[in-house]
Amino acid sequence: MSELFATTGTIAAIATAVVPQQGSVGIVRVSGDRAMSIAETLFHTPGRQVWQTHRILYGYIRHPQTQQLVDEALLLIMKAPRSYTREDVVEFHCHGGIMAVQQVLQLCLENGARLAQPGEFTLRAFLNGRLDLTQAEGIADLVGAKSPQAAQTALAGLQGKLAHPIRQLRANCLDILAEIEARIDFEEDLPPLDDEAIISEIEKIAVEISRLLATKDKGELLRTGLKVAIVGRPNVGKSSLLNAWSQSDRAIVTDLPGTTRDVVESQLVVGGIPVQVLDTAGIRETTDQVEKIGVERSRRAANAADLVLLTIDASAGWTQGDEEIYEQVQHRPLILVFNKIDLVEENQRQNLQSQISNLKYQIFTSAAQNQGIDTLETAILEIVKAGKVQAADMDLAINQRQAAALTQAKISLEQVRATIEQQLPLDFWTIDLRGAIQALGEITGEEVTESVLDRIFSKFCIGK
Ligand SMILES: Nc1nc2c(c(=O)[nH]1)N(C=O)[C@@H](CNc1ccc(C(=O)N[C@@H](CCC(=O)O)C(=O)O)cc1)CN2
Ligand SMILES: Nc1nc2c(ncn2[C@@H]2O[C@H](COP(=O)(O)OP(=O)(O)OP(=O)(O)O)[C@@H](O)[C@H]2O)c(=O)[nH]1
Ligand SMILES: [Mg+2]
Repeated sequence: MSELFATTGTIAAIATAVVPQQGSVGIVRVSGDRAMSIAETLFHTPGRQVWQTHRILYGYIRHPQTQQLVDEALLLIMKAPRSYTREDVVEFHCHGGIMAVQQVLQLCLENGARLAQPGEFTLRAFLNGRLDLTQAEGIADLVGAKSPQAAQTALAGLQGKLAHPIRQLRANCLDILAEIEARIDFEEDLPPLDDEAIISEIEKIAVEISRLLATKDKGELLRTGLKVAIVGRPNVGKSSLLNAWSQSDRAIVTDLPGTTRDVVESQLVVGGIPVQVLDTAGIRETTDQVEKIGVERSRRAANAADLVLLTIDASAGWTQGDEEIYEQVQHRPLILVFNKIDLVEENQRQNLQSQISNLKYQIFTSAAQNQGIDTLETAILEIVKAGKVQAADMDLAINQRQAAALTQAKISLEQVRATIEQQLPLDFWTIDLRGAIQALGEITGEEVTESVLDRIFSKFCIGK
């Protein structure tokens, strides 16, 4: 293991959020050989209480030298191996805010623990066999989930719904390998290999791998979500649209063109997909210093977004200004949003839409009257589904790392098949088969390098 992940020693960290004023309870978690002795040094129970595993004790945390009171708290004891890390774990459940937990953490560090690295508790859970890598990744996804559906998918990973099929596929490959190797070692005593049967087994495995690979786009969409930028001329109602959509008054709305100067963000969920919506400054030629910078930021937001909502004032019709912005964003995934439709007669709407007849997604909204938001969401889902989410009807979804390894496994299996068909010696069959076994083992962590572990666990937050 690397320096970063020295697996010995007792580690401590604040396990709850450390945002000031947030959370009514704060937890300091300690794992390792010295966890119990640290608890005994710092924690004092009034009256007789039993220091037993999976018990909560009530008491006081005191400075061991001065006996100064630090907090009134609860202590949770989980003795090895019945804990998250499979080591001795104690948790101080303190009053929330940051002062109590920071002082208690400091006392733990002064009395035998060192500060945990990000993800180090979960790394220990992995190294001690409590979790495999897909489950550890599921935990990181769960903590970072921005929609209930994303959380559900993460939980599926945490429950081993991905680990299970991967292990099965690897076991199948190992069976085939054993058959081949037996023929290499004891050729004369065994009936000859059934090439056809082996090829068909390999094909079955490859089909299952493809099925798992098909969940990658859905996984990406759930994990990272979509970034949607609302752009358009000043005063067309971009900020009003953001407010109507997020049912808030997040962005300032006035009847003055040039109201929004900076990019305003709002986090929404559309059809289970986390969507970050960016309201931007109206794009126009301007000599105003501040507005100029805002307009530049709008352009950048449009280029960085997965999807652009080009908003048009329907009551003003398609103007030269709209045309110029359209030219800048037309290469991006795009929806035209004709806003202020409440100001337009029914029979005028067709004319609006026909201005850019080759664009499929053109919708009408009235941000002022809260109309058309559902049509907008339907269009967004259609666009991302058409391009991305396949009909993979499972609640599990793989990530990029897992997809890369599955793809490698599939390539290796295709090579095995080619080798068999070319009637090459048995030794050649096993080389590529071992490649597939290695790739599948990397997914769950049965075969894994230190750099992969570093990459996975350094993405966790401290205390996880
Ligand atoms: N206070 C607190 N809440 C928490 C956690 C925690 O560590 N502390 N968790 C962590 O992030 C999650 C819960 N996960 C956990 C998973 C396993 C064990 C555990 O002790 N498992 C033992 C004992 C099981 C048993 O008694 O049957 C084991 O599996 O051997 C604890 C928490 C979410 N909530
Ligand atoms: N009638 C009507 N008025 C609207 C609608 N949407 C916005 N408005 C009005 O249009 C004006 C401009 O709205 P904003 O949301 O500030 O427009 P914006 O596109 O964000 O403007 P900038 O930030 O200056 O680029 C305000 O007076 C809104 O009340 C709508 O759907 N119908
Ligand atoms: Mg605005």
